[in-house]
Amino acid sequence: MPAFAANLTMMFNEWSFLDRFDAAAEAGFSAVEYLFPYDFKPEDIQERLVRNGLTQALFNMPPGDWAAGMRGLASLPGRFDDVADGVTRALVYAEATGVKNIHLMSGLGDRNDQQARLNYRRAVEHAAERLAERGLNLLLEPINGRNMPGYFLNDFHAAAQMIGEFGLTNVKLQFDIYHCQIIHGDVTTRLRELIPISGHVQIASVPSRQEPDGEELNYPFLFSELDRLGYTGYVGCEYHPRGRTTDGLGWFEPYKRG
Ligand SMILES: O=C(O)C(=O)[C@H](O)CO
Ligand SMILES: [Mg+2]
Repeated sequence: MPAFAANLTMMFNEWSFLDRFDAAAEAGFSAVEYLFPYDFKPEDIQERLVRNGLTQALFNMPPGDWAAGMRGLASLPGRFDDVADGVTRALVYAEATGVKNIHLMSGLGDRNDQQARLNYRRAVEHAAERLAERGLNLLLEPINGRNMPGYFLNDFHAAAQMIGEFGLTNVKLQFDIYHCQIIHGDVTTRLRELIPISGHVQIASVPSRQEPDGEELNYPFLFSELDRLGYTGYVGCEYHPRGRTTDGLGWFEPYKRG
């Protein structure tokens, strides 16, 4: 049975950010993830994790100016020093939270542009080396172009090929099933191919990106498939609740912490 992490950027928005940790634990989650911790003090996040016996499953490196439309810096020209600073900042939060997986967003750009590919490779290699010193994984996530137009890493095959070329044991795929269904479809076959190189899985219904309890994908089947494939990482619930978060947790009943 998969272990689920509540995504506190999207779920439990009825509470302030720090109170979402308490609400997620109360709802039966044993782990949490979110996009960015950087507006909060590391020790305050640590206190919420400890108080609630929660595992921190994942967060992202600083993405640049999100409000201005930046979606990561790794493939961008002239931003290597900012990527390196972001790694330093993320590691402070890794120390406080005990997280084992950190996602490096690629940024917007053309994956066929040679210079962008070189920038990306340099950023990934730098981040991966520094995370490896602490026993952490660096995750790379393909994101669909409808939600994030112009995103550099917008294809699962390309991501898998790059991960193979980088040849770094702590660089892994972040397999967001929602994005995979939108980009490629044939999710089960892709899970069978790519779970061996995946460090984290995320879920949402398609197309609404709401609770994983209907629409295009049969999640109970996919959860069993993850078990059959021997996946032991977390499954991040990266969805927008239709209404109140707790009202939409019927799908989670069989999986919640007792
Ligand atoms: O959008 C997603 O699916 C993510 O997981 C990223 O972390 C941020 O956009
Ligand atoms: Mg995702």
